[in-house]
Amino acid sequence: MSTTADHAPFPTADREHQGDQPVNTPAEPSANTTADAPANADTDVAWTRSGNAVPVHPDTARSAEQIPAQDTGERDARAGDVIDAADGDEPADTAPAALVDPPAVTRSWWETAGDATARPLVAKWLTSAEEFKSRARFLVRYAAHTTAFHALRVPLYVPTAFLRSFGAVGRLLGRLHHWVFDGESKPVRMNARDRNDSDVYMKLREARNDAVRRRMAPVMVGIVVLLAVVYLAITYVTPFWNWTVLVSAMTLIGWWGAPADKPVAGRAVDMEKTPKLTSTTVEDALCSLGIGALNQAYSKGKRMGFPSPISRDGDGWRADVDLPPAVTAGDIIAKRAELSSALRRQIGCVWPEGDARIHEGRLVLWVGDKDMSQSKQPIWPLGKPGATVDLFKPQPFGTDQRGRWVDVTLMFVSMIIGAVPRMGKTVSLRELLLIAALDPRAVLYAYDLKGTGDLSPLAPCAHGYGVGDDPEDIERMVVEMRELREELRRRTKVIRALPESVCPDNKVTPELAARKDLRLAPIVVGVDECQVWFEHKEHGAEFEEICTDLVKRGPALGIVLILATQRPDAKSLPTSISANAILRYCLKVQGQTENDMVLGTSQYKNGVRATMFARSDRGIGYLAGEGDDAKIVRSVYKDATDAKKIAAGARVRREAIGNITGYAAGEEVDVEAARLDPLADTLSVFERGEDKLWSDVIVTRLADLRPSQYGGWTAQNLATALKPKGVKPKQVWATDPETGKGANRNGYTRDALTTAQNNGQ
Ligand SMILES: Nc1ncnc2c1ncn2[C@@H]1O[C@H](COP(=O)(O)OP(=O)(O)OP(=O)(O)O)[C@@H](O)[C@H]1O
Repeated sequence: MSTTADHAPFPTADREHQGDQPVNTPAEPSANTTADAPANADTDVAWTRSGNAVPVHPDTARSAEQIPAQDTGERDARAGDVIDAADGDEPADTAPAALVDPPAVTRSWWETAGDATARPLVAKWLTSAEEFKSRARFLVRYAAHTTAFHALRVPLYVPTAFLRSFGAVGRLLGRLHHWVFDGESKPVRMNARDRNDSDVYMKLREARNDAVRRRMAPVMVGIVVLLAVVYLAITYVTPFWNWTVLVSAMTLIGWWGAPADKPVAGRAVDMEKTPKLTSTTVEDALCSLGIGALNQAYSKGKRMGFPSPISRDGDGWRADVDLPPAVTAGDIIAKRAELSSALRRQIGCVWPEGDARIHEGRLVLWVGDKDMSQSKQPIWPLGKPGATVDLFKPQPFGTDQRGRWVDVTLMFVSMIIGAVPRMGKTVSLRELLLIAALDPRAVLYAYDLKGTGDLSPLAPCAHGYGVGDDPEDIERMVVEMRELREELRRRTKVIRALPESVCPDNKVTPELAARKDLRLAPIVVGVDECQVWFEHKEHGAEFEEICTDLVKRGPALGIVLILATQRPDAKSLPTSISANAILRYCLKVQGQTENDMVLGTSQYKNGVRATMFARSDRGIGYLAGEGDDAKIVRSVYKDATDAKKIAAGARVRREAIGNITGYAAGEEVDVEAARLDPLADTLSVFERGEDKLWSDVIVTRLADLRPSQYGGWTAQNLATALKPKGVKPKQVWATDPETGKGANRNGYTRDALTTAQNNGQ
C-alpha cells in the first residue's frame, strides 16, 4: 500500500538520478547560466582543473553511460572549451559561466511551522452541536432497535441455544481431549515413527507423556469437583432448581459454543460496509481517468502527493490530493462520472472539489458512504410546527455532503438560482419563500411564471402573488413591481432622514425593521422562471430596470430579490442583475458560461463546477455567497402538501400581528388606475408650438402631470418606457427655459411620438 511518503510530489527516483547535486524542483527552475552573473557554489556546478565553475545542465549530471551517444560529442566539446580556456589559451570568450538559479534555500523549522495549518484540537463531531446530536441520535436509535429486535426473538433464541448445547459440549470435550493428550504434537511423533527415527520418537513420546501427566491432574480435580457438586445438588437441592440450572448452563454453553458462522442470534442491523479509501485506491482511480497531463507526469516519475492523511469526515472519507504538476482539480472534476466508476462507487457518493486558495492542483476528494441524493436528510427544523424565523439571522437551507446543515442569511442579499430544467430550482425557491413566510414581519411577493402553481402554497401569506404569463398577469406584476420601486425610494428617504445614532450604517437593522412607524420590515420577492419577465416584449425593459434597481439598492433597504431561471444567459438573466447578486445557488448546468453566470465570474476556473452534477443529483447545487467558499448543498424538499402546512402555520402567526395584506387579504391590484400610457402622456406635455423637447423637460412635466406614477422618473426611465413603442431618444435642439440658451440634448420630437402613436393604434 502506498503511504503518504510514497506520494511525495518529487519522488526519490528523481533525486537519485540527479545524484547529490541540488535538485531542480519547480520551485527551483532548471539551471541556466549567463556569462556575467557570478558563479554560486551552492548551485549545480562542476569545477574545472583550474578551479573555475562550469554550469552543470541536468543532462550533464548523468553518468557517461546514461548520455546517448549522439549528444555526448557536442557536450564534451563544450565542456572541453571551458576547461581549455581556463588553462589560459582563450581568456576573453570563455570566461566561466555564471548561474542564474537562486541558491537552494532551506527554510527553518520555525518558518515552516509559521505557515502550517493547525489541525483541529478536538474531533469535529465534538465541536459541532449538530454533528454531535446526529451521532448521539444514531446511537440511541441503534441501541433501541437492537434491544427490541433481540427481545422479540428471545423465545426462539433459548430453545435454539439449548439444542445447540449438545454439539457445543461435544466440541468442548473434543478440544479438552486434544489438549490433555497433546494432540498437537501427534503429527511430529508420527513423522519420527514413520522415519524409523527411534531416538527422536522416544524423546517425543517422553515429552508427550510428561505433558499428559501434567495436564491430566487439574482435569481430574475438575471432574471430581464437578461430580461432588452434582452429588450435593441432587442430595440437597430440589429437582426444579437442578433442572433450571442445568438448562440455563446448557443454554449458555449452546450460545457461546455456537460456530462463528452460525450464531444463535441474528444481526439486528445490516451494516453496509463501505470500502476504506486509501491512497492507492485514489491514485489508481485518478490515473485511470485518461487525463493526458496526469499520465505524462506519471511516466516521468512525478506522482501525486497527499498533504494530510486520508481520514473520516462525516459519513465518508476525505482525501486531500496534490495533483502532479500541470494537472488541475478542474481536470478531475470534469470527469466525476469516470472517477465514480474508477472508485467503484455511485456517482452521488463521489465529490471532487478544488481548493484554489492553496493552488490549482489541490483536489479535495470526499467519498461518501451513501449517495447524497438518496441519503436521508435530517428533519428540517423550520418544518416543525410553531417554527418562526428572524430573517436577519442565518436559517437552515440545506445539508452538505456530510449531512450538516448549511445556513443562508436572506437579509442584505439578492439571490439567483439557476439550473437546467427539472433539477430543483422551484423547490429551492419555494423553500426560501417558506423561510421568509415564517418571519411574520416579512412582506412576501411570489411570482410563478412557469404557471404550474408551484408557489401557490405561499399565496395565503403573500402580499403580491402571480401565476402564469398571460398579458393581464404580467401587467399586474408590472404594477406591483412599480409599487415596489416606489417603496424602495420611500425607504431610501426614510433611512436618509434617520439620525446617525439610530442608523449608523445607512441600512435597515433588526431594530429599525421592528419599528412599525418606519415600515421597514423585510420584503422578499421570489420569481420563478424570471426569463419570462426579462424577455417580455412590452415590459421586459421595465422589469429589467426595476430588478436591477432592487438588486443593487434593495439589500441595504431590506428588500431581497430571488430570481430563478432555467436559462441562465445574458438575455434571460441580464448581466446587470446577475453581476450584482450576492447569494447564488447553481444546480446542474450544461456549460462554463451558465456556471459562471449563476455562480460568478471565474468560478468554473476555480473548480466550482455545477456542470459535474449528474441528472440524479436533484436538489443538489453549489451555494456561493454564504461564507467564503462555495459549498455543495442539497436543498430541503417539501412537497406542495407539506409546504401548505408550513405556510398555514406562518399565516396564523402573521394574523396574530396583523400582517395579512395585499393578495393574502383579498385586495385587488387596480391595474386600470395604474395603467400608464407614457407615450400619450409624453405627447400631452408638449405645449402648443413645441415640436421637440429634451427628455429632462419631459420627465419634469410628467412628474407634475401624475406625481404618483412619474414622480422620480429619469430620462432613462422615459427611454425604457418608450422603447417598446418604437421611439428612441435622439439629439434635439431646444432652448433652456431658465437660461434661454439653446443646446443639443437627448430628447424627442412631436413627429416621432405622433408616428409611434399612430402605428400603435
Ligand atoms: N432537495 C431535493 N431533494 C430531493 N428531490 C428534489 C429536491 N429538489 C427537487 N427535487 C426533485 O426534483 C423535481 C423537480 O424539481 P423542480 O420542479 O424544483 O425543478 P425545476 O428545476 O424547477 O424544474 P423546471 O425547470 O421544470 O421548473 C421535484 O419534483 C423533486 O422530485
